[in-house]
Amino acid sequence: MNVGDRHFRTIWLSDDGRSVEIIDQRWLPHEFRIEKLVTVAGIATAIRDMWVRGAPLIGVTAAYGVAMQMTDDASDEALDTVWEILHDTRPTAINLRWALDEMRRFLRPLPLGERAAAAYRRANEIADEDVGLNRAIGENGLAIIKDIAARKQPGETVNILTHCNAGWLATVDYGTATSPIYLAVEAGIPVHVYVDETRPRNQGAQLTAWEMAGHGVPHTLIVDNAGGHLMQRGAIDMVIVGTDRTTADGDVCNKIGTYLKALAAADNDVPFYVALPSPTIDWTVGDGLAEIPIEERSGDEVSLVWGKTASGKIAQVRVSPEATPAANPAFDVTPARLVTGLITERGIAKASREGLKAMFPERG
Ligand SMILES: CSC[C@@H](O)[C@@H](O)C(=O)COP(=O)(O)O
Repeated sequence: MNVGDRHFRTIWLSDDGRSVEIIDQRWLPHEFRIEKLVTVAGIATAIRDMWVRGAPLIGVTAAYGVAMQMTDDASDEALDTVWEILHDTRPTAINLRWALDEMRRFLRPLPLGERAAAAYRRANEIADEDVGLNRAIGENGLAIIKDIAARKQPGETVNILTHCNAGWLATVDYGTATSPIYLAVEAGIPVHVYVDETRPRNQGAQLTAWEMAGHGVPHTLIVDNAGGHLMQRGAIDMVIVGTDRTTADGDVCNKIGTYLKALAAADNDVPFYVALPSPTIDWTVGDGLAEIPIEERSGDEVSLVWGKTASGKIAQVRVSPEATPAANPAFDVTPARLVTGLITERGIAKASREGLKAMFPERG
């Protein structure tokens, strides 16, 4: 998507053909910084410390990490080691394991001397494929927005609530949950987005709001607890969120707080949609609550908040007593029964084993 009048993806291969450049998301919305990652250790740090984040982007970044490793040592042992190092960075988003498995599957049969070049080719392809998947999700989700708009008075706004950042910053381009929104704006449908701030790391306030502002999408930032209130008053027409892992039974794991939004949506008959590319489906898991590992991040992310001071410095402030411990589960699981539909690249699937199997028969 554009930043100013220049098009950016969130990650791209450097001119040296070996390192990668990323938009360093730690500084947004205050500063737009690009960082060069030149080692596997650097890639691991960027994923773990969330310079890049969002399930699809984590996967693509890891794919480039495997490629980097292949230029140093293309042996089977090195391939297994880099798989482990990168897999250990974040536990919940399945796209990470998907991309690492895909790179290993692709590289294993190749002679050692061909692996580095082939790995960069495949990593580039995975990045390009992500853009195509997200564009298709956008088109399928656009049909839902059009449908809601058609049931309103001409010119009346479609109000959409979203949680966390499932925007272009969480992918290579377009985003998942935001892709239908961008296409709706392009199609001239009046939309307005309620952006959950998404404590503790504020991906909504810092990233989704920045995206919306950058693309002229009418939006309003709300605290995480406001969604239920707005739904009770009929102010929300639909919820669209992303996901870090959706099970074969249709349970949806996403940023902490998503489950509460789904409960409020169900209680108020607000359709609750989840946008996801197929690499986000974990076909090996059925019961999300029992089987998905939930990342526990540092309590400091709850106690200390980043922002910009009046003097323009980016700084952290403490919001709780020094002595108060904080817990920080980063994701939760929304049971399939609360999900209206899964917006995939192939169409809208029912959030159920049957629904997903019908959409992806080859996985059945
Ligand atoms: C298209 S991204 C979908 C999810 O990855 C997104 O909603 C999310 O939960 C991101 O979590 P994060 O911890 O910021 O990586």
